[in-house]
Amino acid sequence: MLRKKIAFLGAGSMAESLIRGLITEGNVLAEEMFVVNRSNQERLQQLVETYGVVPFQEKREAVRKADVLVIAVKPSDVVPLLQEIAEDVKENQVVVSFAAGVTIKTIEDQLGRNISVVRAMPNTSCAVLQSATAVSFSSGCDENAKRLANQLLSSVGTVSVIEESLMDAVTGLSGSGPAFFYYIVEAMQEAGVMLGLPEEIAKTLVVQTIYGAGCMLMKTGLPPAELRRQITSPNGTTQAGLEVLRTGEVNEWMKRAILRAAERSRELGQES
Ligand SMILES: NC(=O)C1=CN([C@@H]2O[C@H](COP(=O)(O)OP(=O)(O)OC[C@H]3O[C@@H](n4cnc5c(N)ncnc54)[C@H](O)[C@@H]3O)[C@@H](O)[C@H]2O)C=CC1
Ligand SMILES: O=C(O)[C@@H]1CCC=N1
Repeated sequence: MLRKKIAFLGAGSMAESLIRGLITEGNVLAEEMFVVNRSNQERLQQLVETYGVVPFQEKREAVRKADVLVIAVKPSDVVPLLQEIAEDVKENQVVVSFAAGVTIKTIEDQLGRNISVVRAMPNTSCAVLQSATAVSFSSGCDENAKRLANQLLSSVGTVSVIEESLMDAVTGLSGSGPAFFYYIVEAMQEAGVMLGLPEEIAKTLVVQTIYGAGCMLMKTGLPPAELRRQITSPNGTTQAGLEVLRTGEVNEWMKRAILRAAERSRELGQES
């Protein structure tokens, strides 16, 4: 049990994913998680009823009472938010920002003191303790702050420490990544229905297939190309399907999607 108070500044999808994961894992008490949103009281109430977290109308009060501040607002809302709370942030607190593109320097410039800042890029799989998270630390980040951020985030998935210059790449790859898989899953389910399968059966088959493929990658440690080869009988069904994917340059387009997402992360940082 961490016994640290965490203020979630911004109570959207990413905050909820982490809250759900932390509650499931049981290493942070619901009553030590504070939630703050801009205006939507219904949203706060929903989080209170679902998870038992504590709503705050006055965000500066939540900030003053917390050990860890999780910045979970949209990138363009980060600077205005920090301007509102800067006076209340203390040097013994840890600021963990999830905001895509927003640099440690931007955050430090707003806080104006030697605060421990952790820039993190998780994904929504936090909710099921399976996030692939990357973190970078500010130069002034002390060892306790690093340990605390690591304990918090590693309880909901893996944590890789990276140079901040790679954070936009991570954002495109594993921050946005689940959405790219979901997009493929949607297409596969639609194909199942087109082939006459009942929707529910198509869903079960596709979800178990992607889950099984993920487990194979994890548990065998084999490269994806080798796992693919094991399925591809000469002149069989898989080969026929893969030829269509190659003709459509799906490999190339997936790379382009990730490169564009990474570029967008950089743009969001410049716009913030
Ligand atoms: N959704 C995702 O999969 C991931 C999101 N992120 C990052 O996490 C951050 C949050 O993303 P989402 O949860 O998807 O956004 P969201 O739009 O679902 O939630 C943001 C929330 O912040 C609130 N907010 C805005 N300004 C505020 C303020 N001044 N004070 C208090 N609350 C305020 C809004 O009312 C909204 O509920 C973004 O910066 C995003 O780049 C990072 C990794 C993954
Ligand atoms: O789409 C976005 O901007 C955020 C960042 C990573 C995932 N979602």
